[in-house]
Amino acid sequence: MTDQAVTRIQVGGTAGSDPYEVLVGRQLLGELPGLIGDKAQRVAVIHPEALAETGEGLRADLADQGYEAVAIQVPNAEEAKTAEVAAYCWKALGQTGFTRTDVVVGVGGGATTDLAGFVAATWLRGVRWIAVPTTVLGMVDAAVGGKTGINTAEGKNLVGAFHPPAGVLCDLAALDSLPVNDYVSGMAEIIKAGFIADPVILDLVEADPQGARTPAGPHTAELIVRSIQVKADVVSSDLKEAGLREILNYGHTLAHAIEKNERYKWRHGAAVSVGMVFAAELGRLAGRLDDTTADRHRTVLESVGLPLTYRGDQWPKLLETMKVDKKSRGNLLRFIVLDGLGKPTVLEGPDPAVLLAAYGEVCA
Ligand SMILES: NC(=O)c1ccc[n+]([C@@H]2O[C@H](COP(=O)([O-])OP(=O)(O)OC[C@H]3O[C@@H](n4cnc5c(N)ncnc54)[C@H](O)[C@@H]3O)[C@@H](O)[C@H]2O)c1
Ligand SMILES: O=C(O)C(=O)C[C@@H](O)[C@H](O)[C@H](O)COP(=O)(O)O
Ligand SMILES: [Zn+2]
Repeated sequence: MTDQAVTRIQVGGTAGSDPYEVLVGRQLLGELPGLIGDKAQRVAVIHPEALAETGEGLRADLADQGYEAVAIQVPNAEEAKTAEVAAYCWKALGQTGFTRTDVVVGVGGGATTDLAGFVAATWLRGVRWIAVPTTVLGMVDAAVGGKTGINTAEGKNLVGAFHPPAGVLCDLAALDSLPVNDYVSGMAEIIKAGFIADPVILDLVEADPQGARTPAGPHTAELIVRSIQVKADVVSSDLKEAGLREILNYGHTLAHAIEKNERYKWRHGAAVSVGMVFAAELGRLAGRLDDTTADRHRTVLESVGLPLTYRGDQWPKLLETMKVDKKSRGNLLRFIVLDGLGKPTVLEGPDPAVLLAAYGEVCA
């Protein structure tokens, strides 16, 4: 992709949701006023501490263009996904006199866009919002598809709303300042997209695992665009997770339990990496997944530096947390597993002994 090239991926437009575009390229902020539209008078730019300059710069640009623009700074990472921080944002919107025609812009990683989208979903029962993801994970997953939310003491993303953005601007230049561990965390969701739907992604990562750890890698733009396309295809046909969308949760049942257990100090992608190895083992033990594909999880995830194991003594606590996973139905635990490469399916109510055996395969 040249600096001028912009890839546009359409999302939604079916199943009753408004269509929107995800743009991938460079210097995309000129697109923002068009997305904000001419009905808005006020714009709130929600950004994390790490992007204080970016957030303030954006606010100043929007003010120059005639909007009453406010910047709302929130904590970095998961510390922003709390009821207290959401309430702080609501207060700022209230004090700005934010109305139903005004617009929220979320600039940052997945934690920031999850929060910003949630604030937009709940303010006056829903105002327009635009996502400007600045991490790999935000671009390929969090900013696309309209799942917004915050955590509670009981678990990850337990409060939220489906509220799709009006547009998503993925400026690849933002990735240059991203710490390597946050960059690699996003690779877990890219690899997830490879296993559930687009194996070319896995081939590209395997062809140059070191390159896959950096924005300067030879396949960066293609990996990002392919992963967004996977997500766009799924959420366009099942926005509210009535069925198909559950495949995007591959590896997440255990991952969210690990994140909670670690008080959200583990990166989401690191937990998803362990969660996918667990899901692969579950698929193998359930007689669904072939050895080659199951083993490939470990090799490809490890090749980019993602973890494969977790603490062996934590199973009872993790199992308890997994019971409130959003895929659970009553007392029935449900997992996404693979029937083969690119063939995700649901495994309902696995035998507890099989679950424990699968966990045994990811114990440190
Ligand atoms: N809504 C969804 O569909 C969805 C999908 C996947 C993940 N998520 C959520 O996304 C979150 C993880 O997102 P993430 O991996 O982007 O992490 P993050 O948002 O926590 O960002 C990681 C860190 O990088 C900082 N940062 C962001 N952009 C930067 C940049 N360009 N340069 C320097 N620092 C930067 C952040 O302030 C933070 O400290 C989790 O809460 C996860 O649950 C949501
Ligand atoms: O978009 C989805 O659907 C996903 O499941 C994508 C996941 O990568 C993401 O982490 C999502 O936030 C998890 O959602 P949850 O419903 O399990 O909280
Ligand atoms: Zn995820």
